Amino acid sequence: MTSASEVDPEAIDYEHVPETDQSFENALANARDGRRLSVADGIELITTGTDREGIDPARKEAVLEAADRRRAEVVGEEVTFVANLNNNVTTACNTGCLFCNFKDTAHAFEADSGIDHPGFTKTPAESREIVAEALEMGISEVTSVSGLHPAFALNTEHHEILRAHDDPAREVNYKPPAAYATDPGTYREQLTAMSVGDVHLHSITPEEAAHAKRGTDWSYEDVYRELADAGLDSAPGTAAEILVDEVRDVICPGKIRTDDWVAAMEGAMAAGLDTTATIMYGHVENAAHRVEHLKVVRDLQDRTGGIREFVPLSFIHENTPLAEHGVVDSGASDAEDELLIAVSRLFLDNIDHVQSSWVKYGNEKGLKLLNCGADDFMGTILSEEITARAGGEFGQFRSVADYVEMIDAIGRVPVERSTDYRTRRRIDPHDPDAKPFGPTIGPRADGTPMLDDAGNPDGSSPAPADD
Ligand SMILES: C[S@@+](CC[C@H](N)C(=O)[O-])C[C@H]1O[C@@H](n2cnc3c(N)ncnc32)[C@H](O)[C@@H]1O
Ligand SMILES: Nc1c(NC[C@H](O)[C@H](O)[C@H](O)CO)[nH]c(=O)[nH]c1=O
Ligand SMILES: N[C@@H](Cc1ccc(O)cc1)C(=O)O
Ligand code: SF4
Repeated sequence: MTSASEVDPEAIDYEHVPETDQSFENALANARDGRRLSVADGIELITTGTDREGIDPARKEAVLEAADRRRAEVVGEEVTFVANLNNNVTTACNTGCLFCNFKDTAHAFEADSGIDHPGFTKTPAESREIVAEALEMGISEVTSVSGLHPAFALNTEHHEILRAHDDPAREVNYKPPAAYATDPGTYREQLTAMSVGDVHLHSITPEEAAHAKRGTDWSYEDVYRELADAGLDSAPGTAAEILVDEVRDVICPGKIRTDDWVAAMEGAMAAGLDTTATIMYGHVENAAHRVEHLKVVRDLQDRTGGIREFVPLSFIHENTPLAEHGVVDSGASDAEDELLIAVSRLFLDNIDHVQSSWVKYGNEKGLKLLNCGADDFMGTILSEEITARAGGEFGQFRSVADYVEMIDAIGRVPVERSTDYRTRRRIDPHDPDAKPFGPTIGPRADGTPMLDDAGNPDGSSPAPADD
């Protein structure tokens, strides 16, 4: 497998390059008039014109303004967020993506490895306890994404199929749970465990679905149906990275290819699940790749209609193999982030919601992006590991009160939403009866704040001692 030390950024020779026979002015007129954008239009807008070097500030403002106006037409002035928990099950993963510092080599997790490592694996019982506790705090959603642990199988039948291979470790990346210090259980068991009460369970990325069917002839739809039966409600469209294979060949040669990612998403939607779609940008890809990616997502949505939000993930570079080996020395610039959000809004004319992720951008830029085409501000999450391990520094949670204050400060309307956006609660920041602000949509949510001022679960601090 390629390691980052073998990637020479100077030697990457891409077939897709940001050259077009379109003009910036024509592309902008198409965007303003609401015509469906071509890839050439998208490239002109995201580069502020291929006729000149660098980003032109006046042209950039014109693109951001067109996107902000489109956002207002499509979804109005509401800014949504979800009261959710991230519960990632394991960091054990051998896939070796060069942008990822979440994973730890799975070998270190073996019972007799003797290797000290910073990773974790939770049992289904542990996952259940964590979700149950957060449910009491008022969450309505659990998001769970994990490393591709070699002992993970869909269910007991899958374990038998994997075990029957001559050399399971080499052929199908499988080792039995008994080899590991902690047994993650099956995907079915983990989802059953996390599906507490009526919480919305958002889990199993296309890459995880591929892992949950490895070594079998099952379809993605079969896998997602089985998991829906265990309690899965919707699937996160991460693992998308850049949906152009020449970029995947560089940053994630061990991952499924673009057509397989699309097939997994179609399988999830055929099984009746909603999905989201993501892009992870700001590493070795160029502007043409970003727009080609948007085209893959728009085509998929034309066929399915099941993608409810688009989530741009700006690459956090610091502690990743790509940065450690000098392949990249930064992520995207502020202007690139703004244009990515704006062109996503304009290009994806069939997806209503574009997320601004405070995990990636922080509060200040995150709020700015809500004026560049985005309308959703992510979730409370309560725990964050992927970005933090890569060097991100924007923390582990936002409270409902944080959301109300921030969204009000930019003159928009704070709205707590369910994962599928079908349930919404508008919050009046100036209504004294609405204070203190807590979630109300989750099955156990009664408006009590989830966190106290110190960021601890509200009610968890010990009562002051009597004197
Ligand atoms: C860490 S993986 C976990 C789930 C599963 N292993 C997978 O790959 O689908 C989830 C997503 O996190 C994102 N991610 C990982 N490292 C990142 C980084 N350094 N900066 C931004 N996003 C990152 C990628 O888009 C990736 O698909
Ligand atoms: N739930 C969302 C997250 N969660 C944080 C992730 O676990 C992760 O840290 C990272 O975003 C992976 O790249 N992040 C979002 O950006 N949006 C969400 O809706
Ligand atoms: N929550 C978003 C995006 C996301 C989820 C998990 C992650 O680890 C990263 C991003 C989704 O539904 O897809
Ligand atoms: S992005 Fe996912 S598959 Fe790739 S190394 Fe990280 S955890 Fe593993």
